[in-house]
Amino acid sequence: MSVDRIRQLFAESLETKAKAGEVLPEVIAMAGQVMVECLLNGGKILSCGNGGSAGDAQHFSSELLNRFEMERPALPAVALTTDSSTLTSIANDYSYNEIFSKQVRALGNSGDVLLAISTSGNSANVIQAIQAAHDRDMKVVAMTGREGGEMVNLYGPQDIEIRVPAHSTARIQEVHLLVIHALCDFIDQQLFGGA
Ligand SMILES: O=C(CO)[C@@H](O)[C@H](O)[C@H](O)[C@H](O)COP(=O)(O)O
Ligand SMILES: [Zn+2]
Repeated sequence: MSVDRIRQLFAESLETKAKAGEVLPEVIAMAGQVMVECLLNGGKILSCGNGGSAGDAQHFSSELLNRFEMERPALPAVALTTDSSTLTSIANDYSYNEIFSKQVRALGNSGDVLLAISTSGNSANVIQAIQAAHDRDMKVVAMTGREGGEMVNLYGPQDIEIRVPAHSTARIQEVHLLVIHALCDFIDQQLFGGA
């Protein structure tokens, strides 16, 4: 890979973040408020996604359970992407499409929030997780990209979609990580008055 190509990747990532920074702050604040209200009411946040988005799901949950940038109590969050025995047995006995939804049905309660991450908006296991979350009277915060995919057809009136204005999975994910940190900062500011 040439140095020029690497410079081009940085330029594209910068451009994507600039475009997202023009259109996403308001919807990120709305999503943050949904999460804050969930946590204030004793709820928890479940997170899921595939591949790089599984990493994002775990990144988010770890920063709630441990901490983001300030000293504060642990906050309840669970990434549904980590328990290989659960994931492999559900995929093996039922379907890969059910690896998240079966966990949502077991762990999710009314008032909890599902953070559903899919750059295409078309991953079947994330779609089924959203449906399971609605069955459990949970709200959904979705992080997507492109045109939002099939997930666009699932959202209820209380759900929030944070859609990155890009088509490259990698560029979308680079903004998703910034969104995750913005959500963590919003939660800390609202619940603990910031640093
Ligand atoms: O991280 C990357 C690409 O940058 C890949 O691992 C990517 O996450 C995988 O192809 C996922 O299966 C894509 O799923 P989704 O984002 O469309 O739901
Ligand atoms: Zn990636």
